[in-house]
Amino acid sequence: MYLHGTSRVNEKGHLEIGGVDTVDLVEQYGTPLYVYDVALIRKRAREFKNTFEELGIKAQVAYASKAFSSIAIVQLAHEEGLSLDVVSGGELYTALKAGFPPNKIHFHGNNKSVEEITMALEAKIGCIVVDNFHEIDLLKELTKQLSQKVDILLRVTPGVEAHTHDYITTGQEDSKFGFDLHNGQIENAIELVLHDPHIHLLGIHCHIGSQIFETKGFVLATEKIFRKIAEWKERYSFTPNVLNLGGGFGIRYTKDDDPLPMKVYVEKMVEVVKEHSQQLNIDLPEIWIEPGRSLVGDAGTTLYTIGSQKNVPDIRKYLAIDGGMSDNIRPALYQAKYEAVLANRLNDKPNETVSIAGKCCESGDMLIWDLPLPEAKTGDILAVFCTGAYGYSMANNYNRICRPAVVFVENGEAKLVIRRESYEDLVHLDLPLHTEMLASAK
Ligand SMILES: Cc1ncc(COP(=O)(O)O)c(C=O)c1O
Ligand SMILES: N[C@@H](CCCC[NH3+])C(=O)O
Repeated sequence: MYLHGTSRVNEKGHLEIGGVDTVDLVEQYGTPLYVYDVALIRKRAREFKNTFEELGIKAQVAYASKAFSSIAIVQLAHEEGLSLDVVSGGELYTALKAGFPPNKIHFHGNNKSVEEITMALEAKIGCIVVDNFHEIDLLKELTKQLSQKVDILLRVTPGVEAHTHDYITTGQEDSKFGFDLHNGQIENAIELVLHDPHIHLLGIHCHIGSQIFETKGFVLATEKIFRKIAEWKERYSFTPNVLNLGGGFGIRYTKDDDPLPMKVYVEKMVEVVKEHSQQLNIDLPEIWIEPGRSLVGDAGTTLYTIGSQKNVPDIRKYLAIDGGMSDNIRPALYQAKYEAVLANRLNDKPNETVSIAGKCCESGDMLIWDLPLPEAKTGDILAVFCTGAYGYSMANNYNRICRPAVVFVENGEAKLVIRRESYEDLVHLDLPLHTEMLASAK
């Protein structure tokens, strides 16, 4: 059993996180329940920030809030001195509502709408990461209309294949994101913005993918960008003040994952950027990164209650939980793997292999295949580890299942930060066809 962060087995043989017994959490808040180990998020944030500081590098570490966006996590990111990456009006709204300083917000997205860009400009956010020519047109028009200046980064796709699942690589040439680095697109984009009175080209952005376990891809992408910077220096007298190398640092989900310490990515990035800046004799750009998964992924645990069981003799035993692809779609979408334990019986040794089924009406709603567990009973609590990134944030209401509650735990205290969705919440957007037929269902 791999216990990490503040997780431990307590004297009752229960899983404890942040000094709080998960069995007590289930009693108080029910299941499915997302539990975040706040101390672990702080630790991860500090690892990134301190590494840059120790190396004496001007940097921004922006939490990619797509991994898990809520008012509480945004406030925690602020407490830890992080910047924030948002990717939609909704994430921006959440950040502003949470009181996050607008000047530390970076706005991403490959199809930002007029409303979203206007919202960002009006809030005076720190920087817009411009993805495409349509966005440049919109930005020129809107900044002029509002007589406002804005800092931007231009996002490039460097033609680097990150070794990860196809759906989560973004840096390769055939990608919907960013300006191609090699076919003239990025130069066209630079020419369009460089002398615009309202747009200030702060630098270049690049994100090669997610759940990456090597530094190679980052190094390659950075080298390719610097080859271009050499050209841009001659051609436009432009060199970036900021180089944003994105997120994507891999974490351990199961024993098959062997991630590098986060420090190693940062050190390698700094080394390569320093080396190339010196070669070109240019000022060292500020290095920005935007980790999502590596800040919150392993800090999240989902607690479920085991319900029905089905034995297919000589083939498989299914244990069904009270959630599934509605609260964690990653196994269905990416064949993502997780480890799990019985949170109320941690001292019992696994003596059978079971498969964990969700409750959605889909055969593909399987959370974990072939999991070693002690023989489980209805009512036992299953704790699935490392669900903190892209779990709750991709939760949905398929089959009209209510989204779980989320609690933060730290120093023996639990705080509810997202309440459980209710049936009333589920219908609150619905408008009836026949008002007179409406029942007063509870
Ligand atoms: C542009 C951008 N930045 C940052 C991230 C965060 O990635 P991760 O959660 O893998 O660190 C993503 C997601 O892949 C992204 O698309
Ligand atoms: N949602 C993906 C990562 C996408 C990253 C966003 N660009 C995952 O769960 O792994």
